[in-house]
Amino acid sequence: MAQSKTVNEFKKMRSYFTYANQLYPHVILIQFSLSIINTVRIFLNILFIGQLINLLINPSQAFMPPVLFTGLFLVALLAVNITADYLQAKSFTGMHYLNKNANTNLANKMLDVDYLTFTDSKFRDIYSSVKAGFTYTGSFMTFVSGILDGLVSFATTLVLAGGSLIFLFSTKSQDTSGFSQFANSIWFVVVAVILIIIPIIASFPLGKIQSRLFEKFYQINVSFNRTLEYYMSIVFRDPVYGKTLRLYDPKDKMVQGVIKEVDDQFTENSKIQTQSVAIGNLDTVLTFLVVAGFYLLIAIKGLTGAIAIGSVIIYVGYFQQIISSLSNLFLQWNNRRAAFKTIDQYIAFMNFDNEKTSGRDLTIPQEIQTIEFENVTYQYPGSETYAIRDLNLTIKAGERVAVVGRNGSGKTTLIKLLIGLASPTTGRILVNGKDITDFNVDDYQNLFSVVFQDFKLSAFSIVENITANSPYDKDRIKTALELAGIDEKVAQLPDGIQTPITQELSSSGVNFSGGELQKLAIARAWYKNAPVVILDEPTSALDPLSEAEMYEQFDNLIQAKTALYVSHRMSSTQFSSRIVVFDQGRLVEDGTHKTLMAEQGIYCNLFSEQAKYYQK
Ligand SMILES: Nc1ncnc2c1ncn2[C@@H]1O[C@H](COP(=O)(O)OP(=O)(O)OP(=O)(O)O)[C@@H](O)[C@H]1O
Repeated sequence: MAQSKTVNEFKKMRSYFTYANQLYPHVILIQFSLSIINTVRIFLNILFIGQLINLLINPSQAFMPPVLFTGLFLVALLAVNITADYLQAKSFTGMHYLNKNANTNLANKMLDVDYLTFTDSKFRDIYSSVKAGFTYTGSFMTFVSGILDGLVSFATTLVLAGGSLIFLFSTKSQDTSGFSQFANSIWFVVVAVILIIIPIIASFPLGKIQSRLFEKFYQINVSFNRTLEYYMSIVFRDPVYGKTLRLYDPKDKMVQGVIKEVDDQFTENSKIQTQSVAIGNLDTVLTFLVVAGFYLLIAIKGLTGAIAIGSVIIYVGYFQQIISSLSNLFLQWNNRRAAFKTIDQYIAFMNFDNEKTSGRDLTIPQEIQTIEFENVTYQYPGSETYAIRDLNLTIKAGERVAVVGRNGSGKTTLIKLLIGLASPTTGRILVNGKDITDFNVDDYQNLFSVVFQDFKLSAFSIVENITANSPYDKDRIKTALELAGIDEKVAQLPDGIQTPITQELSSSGVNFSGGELQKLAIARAWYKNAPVVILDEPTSALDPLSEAEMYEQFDNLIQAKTALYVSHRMSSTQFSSRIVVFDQGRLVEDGTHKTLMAEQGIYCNLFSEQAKYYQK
């Protein structure tokens, strides 16, 4: 069982090789070569000192003059050092790219998935976990420069030291003292093997405890840091939260919250640290005893004349090398779990099933003739109720449709379904008679210009926000700003359209009011020039005059385009050739202002309520 688990882990490691090589070509080969050459370098140094002493003490039996030996050794060492330095530099670059490319892949995947996957809590959890793993337990870098290095260095050490230890066991001393008898007997080998086995056996439980402590440290700190992150980046930094904080004055509670969190984190980490140091000390004492025992064994071989003094140094050095390489391997191997878990999660994240890539490649129509909802229902994942029920609705090219209804009646959900941010639970949506799931999502979404209720502008310049992915056109930018009624404000700014929005990325940035931001978002939507325009409550922060003006201008400027206006305020309905009314996910009324007023249903109610206030 345990054996097959290890075999599986080695199999898994083979697939990690492939992923690591994709992130930085040949990184595995580079690390293999570096680990081997670094080990060879250590062995060469030990060999040199020992052999030189042998040559100097016993020149008559020298296989070459000490000067020649030193010269040859220095040349060999120079070659090894140059190669090692070259590989070290390559490995350093490799580690940088492993980290950078893995993070870039995560960011690209996050931005590239369809909206439903993007909002899927399972998907987001894996993302957070991988990011935390990258920070706290490492991943490909730990695997390559830690675990792989540990394995290759140990294997190289065994090959280099193993042969010479066998030679040590086979060299016999000539005298007949009790020490010599022991040194020549099988007991010498038995004691040496026991000394090698002791650290191996001890490493298992010690390493396991260390590894558990490490995992505990990781879990505790992920949770602490999440809480601290909430305080630091949301509560203390977000200007919107800043208002609430001042108004409701929970300052003491917040500051105490941070202090408690930092104190608790320190207490928990100190406990782990103390336990970890105790385990480390136990390991050090054990290693010391084992090395001392081996010194004694080699000294016996030396004192009884079986090996030369210089060889004593060589064997002791080699043995120490086996022990330190072994303990490094155990350390790395015991820590592998956390790194492997992060790599597995990275692979799962990168392979997360994404509807967007599932082969929808029908050519997108240049013009839209009809949009049809055919028996569409929609239930949000995890929700018990339907947000949209049995919807049958056809919208024709050029229509201006006002979507009206009380809070939670399904208006925004209708828009999400139409633009492909969500797929119907049952039923179909057709554009020009073709099921929209047959189109490529990116191309399909280019058919729509949308301003959402919760629209976002980035901290880039005004012009970058407005042009977004479209080509720069000075005249269109001017018109867009005029249409949205924000041209005068922008003209007053010293940097004009180059002014960054907010000071998040630049100190010359400007903070706009909620209404001004809405106007910029409307300018961006118009600039995109898509065949269908959707305004989902874009005017809630505008004063009634600006709102009416904006709708009038917008309606004139979009000409023959199809438009959907979602609004609680009835100013949008004035410009709409058709009004559809939603109630609890159902389409309940469909007509013009005149016919719906005559029906005296929900629309008539909503309109009359608002008209009353405006007349007042
Ligand atoms: N992500 C979500 N997960 C679960 N339920 C949701 C989600 N988003 C919306 N809902 C629910 O779906 C229903 C319709 O919501 P929707 O946002 O479409 O309403 P709306 O008419 O746009 O409301 P409002 O006028 O308040 O913006 C509501 O009951 C809402 O609680």
